[in-house]
Amino acid sequence: MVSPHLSWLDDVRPNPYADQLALGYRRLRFLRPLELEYRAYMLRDSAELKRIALVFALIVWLTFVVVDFWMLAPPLLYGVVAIRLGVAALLVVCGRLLLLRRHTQRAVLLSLACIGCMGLGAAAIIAIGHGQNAFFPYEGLLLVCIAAYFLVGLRLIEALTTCVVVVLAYVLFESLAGLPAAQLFNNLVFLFFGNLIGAVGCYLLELKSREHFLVSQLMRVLADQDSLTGLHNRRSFNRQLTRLWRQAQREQVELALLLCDVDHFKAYNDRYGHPAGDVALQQVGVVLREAARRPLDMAVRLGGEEFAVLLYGIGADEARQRGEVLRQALELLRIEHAGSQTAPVLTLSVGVACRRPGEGVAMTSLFEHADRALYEAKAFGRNQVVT
Ligand SMILES: Nc1nc2c(ncn2[C@@H]2O[C@H](COP(=O)(O)OP(=O)(O)OP(=O)(O)O)[C@@H](O)[C@H]2O)c(=O)[nH]1
Repeated sequence: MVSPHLSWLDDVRPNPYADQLALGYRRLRFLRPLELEYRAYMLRDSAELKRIALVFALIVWLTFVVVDFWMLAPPLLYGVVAIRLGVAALLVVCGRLLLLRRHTQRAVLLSLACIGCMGLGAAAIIAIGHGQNAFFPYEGLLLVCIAAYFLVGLRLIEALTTCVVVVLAYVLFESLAGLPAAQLFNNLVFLFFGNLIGAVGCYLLELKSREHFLVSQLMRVLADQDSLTGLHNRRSFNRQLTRLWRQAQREQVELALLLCDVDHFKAYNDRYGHPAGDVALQQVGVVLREAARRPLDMAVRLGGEEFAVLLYGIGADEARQRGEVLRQALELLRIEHAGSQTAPVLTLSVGVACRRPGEGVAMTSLFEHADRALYEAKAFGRNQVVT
């Protein structure tokens, strides 16, 4: 059941983001296509964070050399410093790869490699250190775990798996180095609760991150959508038109615009009521969506009973035919309109314009021409297509 504070989602469903918000995601997993989208979004979103975290981790990691020199003596000290420098070198290599954009897809793998190596390196250093100095701090291991949970933008499952591997490696190294069982147990209790706090914090963070993803994507969709018909709205149309105009100019193809206006719609509202008018507009929306099925086409509700279809890479003749198909499709729905002076059913007037973007052809001319053609379609008696 949807909780009361999420009941507003019913107004915008079906929509994959709203559906998932209503369904919940406490197990930190979305339905399949959305899960992949979230991971791709997180990769982009945390790329900068990962780079900053890596530099920070490198600085902290190298600062601990001071502790090594302070608490250990040769020859063990040399082994410890060698491990520290080896891990630092790996962090530098991963950092270089993370800076290259083409490795963005491998960012999670690179982060896991960095955190894993730091954890294993720290576990080995602590075990070696305890061989010489029983007070050598093991808490550094917890710092690595905290970095895994909070610093590099890993998902809980990734951070948790890494930390479990690191702690198990620590137990193995300390056992091999002969740390007394009581001291190892004592350290493990502290590491366990430290990791528990980290894991719970990471869970809550991921929960919030997922909520933020769903809400922000939903807002983006709603901002571009007409709430009655689900078609693109005018804002989305303006943005897309500018983008497609440039693309058509680059690819040297034509753009066609079909401006559509429902005939005598005021009379329809007056006769059948506003709610019935809304349903009729939704039916017009379905017809228009069918007309704009290719990826670069778009069906728009400009406002009121005014619609538009933008068709990419289509010439004047085909655009006119598509307008005619559209007009007939609405007529064939046979939505009764007894108040119309044009036909006994709801009809559409369509103005068509076609332009090849280029030198001396302004984008506004496409709209102006279609608007003039629509005006003529209305003036010539409605329910027709004019080019
Ligand atoms: N039901 C409903 N009606 C709307 C909506 N938006 C605009 N309208 C109505 O659409 C009607 C448009 O009327 P007009 O602009 O006079 O155009 P028309 O009656 O279709 O006449 P022609 O376009 O000249 O054929 C107005 O009555 C508006 O109230 C809406 O969202 N729902």
